[in-house]
Amino acid sequence: MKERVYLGLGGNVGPVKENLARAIQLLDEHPEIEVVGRSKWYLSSPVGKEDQPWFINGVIEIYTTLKPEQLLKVVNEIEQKLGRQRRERWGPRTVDIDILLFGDQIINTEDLVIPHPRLKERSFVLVPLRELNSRLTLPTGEQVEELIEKLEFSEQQVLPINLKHDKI
Ligand SMILES: Nc1ncnc2c1ncn2[C@@H]1O[C@H](COP(=O)(O)OP(=O)(O)OP(=O)(O)O)[C@@H](O)[C@H]1O
Ligand SMILES: Nc1nc2c(c(=O)[nH]1)N=C(CO)CN2
Repeated sequence: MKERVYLGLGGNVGPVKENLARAIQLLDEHPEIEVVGRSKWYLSSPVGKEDQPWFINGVIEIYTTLKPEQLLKVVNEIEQKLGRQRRERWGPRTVDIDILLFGDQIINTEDLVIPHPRLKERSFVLVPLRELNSRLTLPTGEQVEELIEKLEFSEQQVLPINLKHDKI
């Protein structure tokens, strides 16, 4: 069965935009993955561990016939290929790819939690998700729009990158 999946992409080390673009290309080249939508890139203030550079984040929408665990393996392989080393939790990274939503599935295994466990508190994920689908509802019934409103007073900054003036 073909499922609609949202993936969160981010990075703050090295040539980030080139690496993120390459990650999308590698995903799209996979025979069981079709990239059908992508958000703008956003500059976002670091969450979790604040003494590190700002991130570039975005979300893509794919169709896939892979099972969730198979997709996780593909995603991890692409991260490795693009030079991600083991590093501290929430610290700097070359390319991070998170499985945010996998159709309407709710998964809670040791290796995989979907919806992504920190999705609801991360503006850098919710804002590009809303850009792709402003009426998006999580399998738990919460609307992305409402979740963004709840974060209104958080310190997180998420700024769309203007491609015309963009020197990043
Ligand atoms: N929905 C998910 N998407 C991606 N990885 C997940 C997911 N749920 C659980 N994981 C597990 O998380 C592990 C890696 O986490 P990772 O090192 O990317 O965490 P992190 O990027 O430091 O933090 P965060 O998960 O908050 O972005 C993966 O090997 C995978 O088994
Ligand atoms: N703004 C922002 N902050 C983060 C990010 C990220 O992608 N963007 N990823 C992290 C890894 O878990 C930790 N903090």
